[in-house]
Amino acid sequence: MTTIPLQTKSLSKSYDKAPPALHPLDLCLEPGEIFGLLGPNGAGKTTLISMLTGLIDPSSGSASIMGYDIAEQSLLARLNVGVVPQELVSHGFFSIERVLEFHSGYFGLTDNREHIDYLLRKLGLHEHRRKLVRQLSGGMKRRLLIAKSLVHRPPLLLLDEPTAGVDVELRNDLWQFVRELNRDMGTTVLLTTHYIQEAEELCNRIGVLHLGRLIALDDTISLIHRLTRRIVSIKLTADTDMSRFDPTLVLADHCLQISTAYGTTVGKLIQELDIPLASIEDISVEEGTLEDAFVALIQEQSFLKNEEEA
Ligand SMILES: Nc1ncnc2c1ncn2[C@@H]1O[C@H](COP(=O)(O)OP(=O)(O)OP(=O)(O)O)[C@@H](O)[C@H]1O
Repeated sequence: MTTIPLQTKSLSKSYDKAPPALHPLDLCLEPGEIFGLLGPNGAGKTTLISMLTGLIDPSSGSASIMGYDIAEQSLLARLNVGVVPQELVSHGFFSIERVLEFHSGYFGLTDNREHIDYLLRKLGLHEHRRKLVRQLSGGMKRRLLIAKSLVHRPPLLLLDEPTAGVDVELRNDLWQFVRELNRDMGTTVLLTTHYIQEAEELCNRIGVLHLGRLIALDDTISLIHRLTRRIVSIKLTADTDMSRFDPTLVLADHCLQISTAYGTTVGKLIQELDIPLASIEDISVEEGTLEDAFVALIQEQSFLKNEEEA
């Protein structure tokens, strides 16, 4: 039987009299997946991660990590998860190497040299390993946070906006490393990010939180196909009589632009519009993105809220 890396059952969090930061959430990660948790500022992403890692207590519900209940078997749960928090590290007066040795000791790993070296090399920190943390740039501190989260080889990795404020090169490096971990070690990953294009490239499944509620949960591609449309642009020869087309499809310069569902092929469209092949100069197809789907979802929520209030 495979162990579920992460499962929450009606997990919620409320602060005082404010609306819940997280409404009861049921979520189950599949072994070996890279799951993206998206949501606007204040949606509840960090609240969820903070509960899973024992930083804050849930108001209700339960959660398990690799089958271990986060409240009743908290030590075992923590041994199985690595977490990269949003904020940067302190430990200013220690070297990178020492921080990783201390952190290994925290998990009872007294001889973790080989794995620490592996992480230092993979994250481009090896040549800097004797530098004090306070001498590091923001980007290097981010790398150190990731190395710290992985000293104990956790099967589940939680990344809370690991690339916030990080330059493009480091962002690419970090995602490349996450892909490798996932592929080579089978590490299951849950990440939050505001870089939606990166989530589209990296994640096989997406959950969207909005005002503490999970408003979408689907395979990345299904979400895009459900919430966006393809735009097909057809450039026709100058002698084509454009008056026979629906005027809403006609753009200037003998161009047609058609918004279609994903099931409709370009061939079928050309047939339906009865366009002779000889009249076609060029065709381009623009697929929807996860960002388009995300914007559509949030707009849908605002519309529903306005309807409710009206
Ligand atoms: N200690 C706290 N006391 C009261 N409210 C809090 C506290 N921490 C978070 N909140 C509230 O909980 C809600 C969810 O916040 P959270 O930090 O989880 O959002 P987020 O999705 O991680 O946002 P961001 O993308 O900005 O990091 C927000 O309304 C926030 O103001």
